[in-house]
Amino acid sequence: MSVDLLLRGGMLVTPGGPRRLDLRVQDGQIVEVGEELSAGVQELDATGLHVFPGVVDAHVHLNEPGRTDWEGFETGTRALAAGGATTFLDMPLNSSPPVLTRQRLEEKAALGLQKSLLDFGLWGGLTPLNLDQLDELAQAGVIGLKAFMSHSGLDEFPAADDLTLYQGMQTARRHGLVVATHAESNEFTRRLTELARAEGKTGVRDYLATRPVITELEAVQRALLFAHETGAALHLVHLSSGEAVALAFEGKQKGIDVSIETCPHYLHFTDADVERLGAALKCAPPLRSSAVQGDLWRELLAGHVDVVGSDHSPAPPGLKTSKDFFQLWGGISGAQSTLNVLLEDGHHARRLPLEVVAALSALNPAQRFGLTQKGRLEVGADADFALVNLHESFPLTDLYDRWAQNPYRGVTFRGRVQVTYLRGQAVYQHGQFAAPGQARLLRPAQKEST
Ligand SMILES: NC(=O)NC(NC(N)=O)C(=O)[O-]
Ligand SMILES: [Zn+2]
Ligand SMILES: [Zn+2]
Repeated sequence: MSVDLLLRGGMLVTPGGPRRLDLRVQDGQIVEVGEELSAGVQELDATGLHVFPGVVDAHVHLNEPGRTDWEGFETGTRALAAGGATTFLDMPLNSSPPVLTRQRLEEKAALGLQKSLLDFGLWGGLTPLNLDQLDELAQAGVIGLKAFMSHSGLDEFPAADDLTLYQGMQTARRHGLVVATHAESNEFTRRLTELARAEGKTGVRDYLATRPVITELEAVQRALLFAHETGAALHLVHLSSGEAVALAFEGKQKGIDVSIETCPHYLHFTDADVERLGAALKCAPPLRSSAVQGDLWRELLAGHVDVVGSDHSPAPPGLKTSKDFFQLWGGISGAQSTLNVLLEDGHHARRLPLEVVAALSALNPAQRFGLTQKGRLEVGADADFALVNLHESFPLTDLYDRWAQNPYRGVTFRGRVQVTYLRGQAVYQHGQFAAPGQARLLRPAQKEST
């Protein structure tokens, strides 16, 4: 138990902007925020540093149990903590069997409580296989329900056809749960892939051409329609194009309950980087041209994006090695670098205000998923924060995720995370980690069901 820790002299990143404020922590919670607070039993000098709310990463794949060799709670949460994260929401795949029932949820939760360094929530799957399990999953405390609108890559987690998605949204709505969609059209991606394979195509550009922006737009439009009709809350994960964000934002303005996520890789890398780096940057939806990336940045800077989640999804080298780009497993290792990308490419390069960095990485996801204790540096909230030296420039070389392959390796960023605190305890400090065993399982705060 932490007793009375005083964080002194830091620049707190508050919703109104950075302010020089001290912060007092008792028993893991923030109990006082103000100027020149009286001494604490322990003091932590944050002079010259920025204090960000701990990152709440709404989109990670830690794959435990079943594919822990791809990525697991131990290494995955080290990477997250080193990047300033204190909370994450884990996807129902690629753990195996995937989280489609209460039992699978409970098994994964038990493993996480044992091995995770950080607090976490668990997504449950929404597939044609488990429509009859959704009520139980909701009661068991899933953070939301996740559906794929195209093939997930795993037959054990089939894509949601239209009726499945529609009915899943009706159930989610009854429980006040958010439905997240991987929005790419199954029709488009499957047919374009079949055609490319029939012609013997194997290259990077060939793969990129099988998932053009229209495939994302079509699926986003359909997901918005279903959310509109059912009244369900929709979370569009990993939107890769400015056009898709604009379409979703239009829906939001019409009253659809939708939140919009993009990922650091769409903001930092382009299709040219996929040609340069290969397997490390294969993902779906794929990386886009610099023109499309420019549109995405414009949408983000206009305030149309709610959440930046890492979609951290590594795989072992054997699955990431092939001359045929189509054969490679998709997924990018990015658990550690969300804040780095938002600070370098957003704040330093494009004047994205620091409070917007904090909103995209912490406050907005916490609010969207009912994590009332998370995402803000205010009295009553959990004392989850990262101390960042905003102007320190460094090549990202000390990476803590499962595999060496990481597209951010060696990239120079400004804004180094020095320490990360979870509920008043240091979980990461200058390359050192606390022992796991303190993590909590988070459930969404109950909303009114109507
Ligand atoms: N099975 C996965 O890990 N999928 C993920 N992979 C990507 N994005 O390439 C995802 O979020 O769709
Ligand atoms: Zn996805
Ligand atoms: Zn994902």
